[in-house]
Amino acid sequence: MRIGVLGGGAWGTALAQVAARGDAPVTLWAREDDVVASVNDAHENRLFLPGVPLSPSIRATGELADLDDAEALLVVVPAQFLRSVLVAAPVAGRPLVLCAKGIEAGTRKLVAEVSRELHPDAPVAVLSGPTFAHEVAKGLPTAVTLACEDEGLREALAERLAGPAFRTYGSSDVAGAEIGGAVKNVLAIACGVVEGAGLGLNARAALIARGFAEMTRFGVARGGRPETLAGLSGLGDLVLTCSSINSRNFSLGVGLGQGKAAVELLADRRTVAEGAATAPVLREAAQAVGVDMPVTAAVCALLEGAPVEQVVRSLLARPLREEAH
Ligand SMILES: NC(=O)C1=CN([C@@H]2O[C@H](COP(=O)(O)OP(=O)(O)OC[C@H]3O[C@@H](n4cnc5c(N)ncnc54)[C@H](O)[C@@H]3O)[C@@H](O)[C@H]2O)C=CC1
Ligand SMILES: O=C(CO)COP(=O)(O)O
Repeated sequence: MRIGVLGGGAWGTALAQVAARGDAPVTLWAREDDVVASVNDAHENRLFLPGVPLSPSIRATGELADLDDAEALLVVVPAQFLRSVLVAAPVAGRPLVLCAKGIEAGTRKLVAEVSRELHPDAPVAVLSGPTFAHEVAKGLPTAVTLACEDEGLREALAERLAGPAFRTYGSSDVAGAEIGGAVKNVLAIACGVVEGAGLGLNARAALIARGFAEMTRFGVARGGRPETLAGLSGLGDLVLTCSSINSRNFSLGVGLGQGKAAVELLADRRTVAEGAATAPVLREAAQAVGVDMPVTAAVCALLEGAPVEQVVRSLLARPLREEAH
């Protein structure tokens, strides 16, 4: 199956590398001319994934039309730009493997919902899990959830993308797989705040567990299955990003925890911290389905400029409740 990749950031580049195993030809569409030149000339993405040698069978392009011969497209543009890129891309009923982790502002749509709206004839899959791009691109062991309702396509994609150090676990739960990835980015910001403000490891463990509870409540309300949320794309990714400064979302949280302003931290940032855009949309989406998400609300307050001490105090002062709720 010939693979095309939409999006030449760190993750799109790492996935192009996965798909190019055995020198399989892969076309990588990137928005930046510098990325196209550096991938084609130096076999490296110096802008977004510096220092990792890439397979020469990856050909980068700035022309969406060059993806026309792909049999499946990996869609790896950040969630807030997904719509504009998918409108312009030559999809023509080809399977779309959605790899961004976020919820669209304004519409509150999950990435698969945006994709189905724009291209109702293109089958949808979601690839998600604990996957720092630089580790995947270097061939370090990684496992992901590959969710697709069509069993035949799911197996074909899982086989095509799997490799000796890249395990793909199939699932039919598309909504569950994408919700885990979108929500964990917001929770990773919260864990970064705990680190930046020096609140300790007990607080971080509590946030991971209570954050997972709210991820599950929201995920189930939006049609996901609890076992998917407890798997690689939910809990697995939550644990990864809540425990490493390599996470852009976690590192944004560290800055907030140190008392820096979100606008300052987000200005001049070339790389994406999806959780900052997702947090307010997630708060609205949770309200719309009547789900309580206190950690998400706290992250929104911090992004809006509320002082850390005040946000932590109000989080801890909420009425006591049963853990199972
Ligand atoms: N980097 C990672 O380790 C992983 C990232 N992801 C997800 O993959 C998605 C892409 O992230 P990365 O590749 O890390 O991005 P990145 O931070 O490496 O690069 C930024 C990307 O945003 C694109 N971009 C910026 N402005 C744009 C615009 N106006 N229109 C279209 N594209 C624009 C850039 O072209 C570039 O591809 C995100 O949803 C992220 O959550 C998922 C798993 C791992
Ligand atoms: O999604 C990721 C790892 O699975 C990457 O996390 P960050 O976007 O926070 O760096």
